[in-house]
Amino acid sequence: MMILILSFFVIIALVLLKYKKKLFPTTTAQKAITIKNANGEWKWDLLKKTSRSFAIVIQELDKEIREVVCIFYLVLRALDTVEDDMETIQDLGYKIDLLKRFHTLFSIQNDNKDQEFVADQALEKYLKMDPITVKELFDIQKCGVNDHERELLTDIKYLIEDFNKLDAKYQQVIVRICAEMGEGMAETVLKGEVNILNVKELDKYCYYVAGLVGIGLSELFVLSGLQSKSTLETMKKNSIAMGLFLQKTNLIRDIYEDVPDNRIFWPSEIWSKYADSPQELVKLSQSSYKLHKGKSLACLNEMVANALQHIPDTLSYLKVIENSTVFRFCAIPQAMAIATLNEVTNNSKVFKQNVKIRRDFTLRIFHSMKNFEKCQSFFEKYNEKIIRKIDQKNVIKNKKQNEIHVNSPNLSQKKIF
Ligand SMILES: CC(C)=CCC/C(C)=C/CC/C(C)=C/COP(=O)(O)OP(=O)(O)O
Repeated sequence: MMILILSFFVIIALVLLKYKKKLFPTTTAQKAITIKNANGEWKWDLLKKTSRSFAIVIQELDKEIREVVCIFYLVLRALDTVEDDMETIQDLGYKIDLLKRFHTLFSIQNDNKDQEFVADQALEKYLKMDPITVKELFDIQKCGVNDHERELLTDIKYLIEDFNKLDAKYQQVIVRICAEMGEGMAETVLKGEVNILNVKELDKYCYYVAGLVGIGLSELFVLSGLQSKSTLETMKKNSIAMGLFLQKTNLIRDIYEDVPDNRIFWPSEIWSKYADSPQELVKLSQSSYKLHKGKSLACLNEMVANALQHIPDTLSYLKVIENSTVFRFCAIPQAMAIATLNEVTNNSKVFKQNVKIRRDFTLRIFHSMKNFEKCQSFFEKYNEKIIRKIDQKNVIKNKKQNEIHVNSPNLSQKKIF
């Protein structure tokens, strides 16, 4: 009799386990989650909302890697939002901790755990040191990030869910790069206000926030089988230049908003040749005195020349890409960067507004980046244009009225074209 009763309970338990989801349907809140992220649509929506430069090229990628790269982009974008937020997270110690532990939101899955449950747990663990939740944290109106970036953080649960569905080989790369980047960002935050001293420090910062992205992407391309394994080491080496070129272009272009925010990415090693402070540099750029304006322009041109140094390695990277969708994904942002550099060179507007390339020009770039040869001749053309502009202005007077020679980038050292 006892055995019969026991068997009855065991059978009931097994049936309950099997039909758990049907018998106990999801709560309204859980249903809302499922609807909002039906078929993983949320990430594509967020990608379009948060990225001007990468949304199209990611969607155009081969289907083997499209989702992976989209999730990789959003994970790093979310981390970047934690770093960028100047007002909500004012406690430096808390911010450093959040940056360093951000990768723990994404853990490598080797089993079939309930995705929602895992996402919930990860979030709880991530926030354990403070009672306020990410939602409360980023719902505060006066937050230093825009609405879409805030949405990315408040709804990060969907990203965790989608990340959990990825193949473990991809998850490992994403988590490792995210962890390294978080450490690097924490190091910058640790120093308080961003204040880059020299070019070496600038390169180090750019390595953390962009060079690492290139390394991770190269690994993903190889893991997906779209790129041969034999090229991995060269790809990884040159991918750092790819990231640095993009990042430096952005930092040059964004001087108008970074200086008022006290985020000084232009190294003092460079600006101190032309002004006593970055703020003075901005003032000089608005001056009607040719000599004063000239100093700010010479400084800007020196920053551009510094970025151009990465072109040889960038082209070496692009040359060995084997898949056409990967090629376009990599080449289009680089082509947009050199076109932006051409726009900003010797242009004093950079110090007061966002200098962008025109929409029709962006479209032309999208259509023309079909293969390496086309990309190479585009780079050749714009590299020459920029050098010509810099060369015309390469002798200026510094603040002590001595002559300063702004060196044109010595591109002949390495044969690029
Ligand atoms: C190998 C390889 C492909 C290397 C490149 C690595 C890479 C994509 C680095 C990201 C650098 C960067 C400046 C991103 C933000 O650009 P943004 O502000 O212009 O973009 P957004 O419009 O998405 O904000």
